[in-house]
Amino acid sequence: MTSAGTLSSFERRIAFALSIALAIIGFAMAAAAGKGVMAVHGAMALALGLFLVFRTGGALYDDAPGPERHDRYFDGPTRFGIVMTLVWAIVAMGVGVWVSALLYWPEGTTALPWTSFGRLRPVHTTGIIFGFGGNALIATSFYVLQRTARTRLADAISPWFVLIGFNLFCLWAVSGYLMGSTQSKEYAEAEWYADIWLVIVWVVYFTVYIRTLARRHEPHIYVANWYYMAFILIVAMLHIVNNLALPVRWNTADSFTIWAGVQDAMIQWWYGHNAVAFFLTSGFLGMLYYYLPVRSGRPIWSYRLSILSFWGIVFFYIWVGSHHLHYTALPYWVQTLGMTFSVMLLVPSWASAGNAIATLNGAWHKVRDDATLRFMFVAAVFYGLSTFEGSFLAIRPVNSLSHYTDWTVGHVHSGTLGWVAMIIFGAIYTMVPQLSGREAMAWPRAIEWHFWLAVGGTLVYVVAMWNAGITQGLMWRAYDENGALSYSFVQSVEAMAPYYLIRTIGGGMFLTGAIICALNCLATFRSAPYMAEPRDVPLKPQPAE
Ligand code: HEM
Ligand code: HEM
Ligand SMILES: [Cu+2]
Repeated sequence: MTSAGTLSSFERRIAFALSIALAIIGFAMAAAAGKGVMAVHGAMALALGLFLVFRTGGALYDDAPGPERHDRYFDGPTRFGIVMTLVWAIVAMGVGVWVSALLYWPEGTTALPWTSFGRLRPVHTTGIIFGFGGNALIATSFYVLQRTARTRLADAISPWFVLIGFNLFCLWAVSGYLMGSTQSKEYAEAEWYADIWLVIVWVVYFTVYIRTLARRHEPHIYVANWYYMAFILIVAMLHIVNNLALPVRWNTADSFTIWAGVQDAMIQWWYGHNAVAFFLTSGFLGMLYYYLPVRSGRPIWSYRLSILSFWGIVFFYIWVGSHHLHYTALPYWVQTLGMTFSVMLLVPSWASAGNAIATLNGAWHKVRDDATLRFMFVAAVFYGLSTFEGSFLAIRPVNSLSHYTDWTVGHVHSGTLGWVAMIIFGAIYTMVPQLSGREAMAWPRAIEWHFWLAVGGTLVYVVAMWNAGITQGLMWRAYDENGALSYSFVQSVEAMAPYYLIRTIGGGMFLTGAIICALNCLATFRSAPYMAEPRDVPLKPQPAE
């Protein structure tokens, strides 16, 4: 992936030294732990470190000076990030389809502990949010940053460090769950040393972003960068506070969180909800605000509104975590606060969705003809729908019906399939031909297929879960004339069977589309002319109106 030609001799030495350091850290972890999860993770880091030592070591004594390509964007890390996005998409969606099938067909669970639903479910959630979503965010952020700042990334090592380090974190996390280790915090199940590692990776990410911005040749900081920076900065804050923990011993994976009781619950959902806000929304809005105007060839409908909704989203989102804890020991006023801010949040959310859709005004013929642009259009529509649904679910009496039911799961996937995954695919189909020096993807017809499989799969999934959730909610609160519950819990579980089957079919369609996308990208990258120069559509930031 990395060609030594793009690194200066100083950078090659740094890369080599970092690879050795990783191998040593891995060895030390494995040796100190001796056995168990941490030893396996140490061995993984050691293997990766040694692999990188050989990759970077070969280039050390390569006398030919690397071409000084300062006239060109540095896209190697972005290409690698796109490949990792697609790899994680297939693995984590594959596991999603499998755990969905297990809910319909629990007999499919074998006696091997790692095949159980409880271990595989976080492999799906972590693999898909961080592996698929995270790689897409990092890869696109480097791409967008360079083009909107009209400058090259500040150095050549940091972006590689960020991507490789981040993928090591994801690998540590999911392999840990398979071995039965977890911190028991949703979306933050990884062990303490993996959390510390992620902090290091994230600090490097933030610094390379800021250093590159500081070198920009464009006076204005385009709005997409604001959204990406909010993502980087606030995720760091959330991650550190939620994961504060004391290891039981320095050489095992076990730890205790420092928070206790209801404070722990509040910190967890302050984190959990803002993982939705700043991991699954803010960065993806950055993506939307760059790729949608570029692809449609139209400036953002209202640049001013995009900035206003930025501040609205950042300010309102941070308060709403308590809507995950309605009717709990959390003080009533804190629940009410979360509910109120959730409803207010609809305003900036719809401002963003509406701004994106209004941008397409005058380009509807392109939306009709270009499946790539259609991905982005559908993403904006689902962003609007899922935020409307979210604000509605946050209202306490509504939540009394929806909480614990599959309605939540339906809401989650209308956001993640309809919004997050669609905008990622739109961005990928825009970038991959450009990065390959081609006019278009290798198989343009396949994009059309992917589009319909993705839209169809999302609708099937989400409608099945709405039905499932509302059925569950109503069955649990049905009483007979004597005031006794009309249904036992098991009856409500049995009633779910058809919906779980339908959801599995919808998920299968979505996964098939993702596999088609990966093959299409592979074919496009492969058919690229040797040392392709990226074809760039320069994006001029549009001043307000
Ligand atoms: C092939 C497509 C997918 C399938 C079949 C699928 C399936 C599932 C299943 C079966 C669950 C567990 C539900 C339960 O415990 O009752 C789940 C949970 C979850 N999935 Fe997916 N998923 C897919 C795609 C995605 C994507 C693309 C994302 C994010 C970008 C995502 C994020 C999540 C999250 C956050 C949860 C946890 C929801 C909660 O706790 O309420 N999924 N998924
Ligand atoms: C205005 C915006 C939004 C609001 C106010 C909101 C609100 C809510 C509410 C009230 C719940 C249910 C909590 C419960 O009963 O346990 C929820 C769950 C969830 N939402 Fe949203 N939502 C919004 C947007 C989104 C978007 C765009 C996504 C995905 C991209 C998303 C992903 C999730 C996830 C993953 C959960 C499940 C958390 C869990 O229990 O594991 N939300 N949201
Ligand atoms: Cu929430």
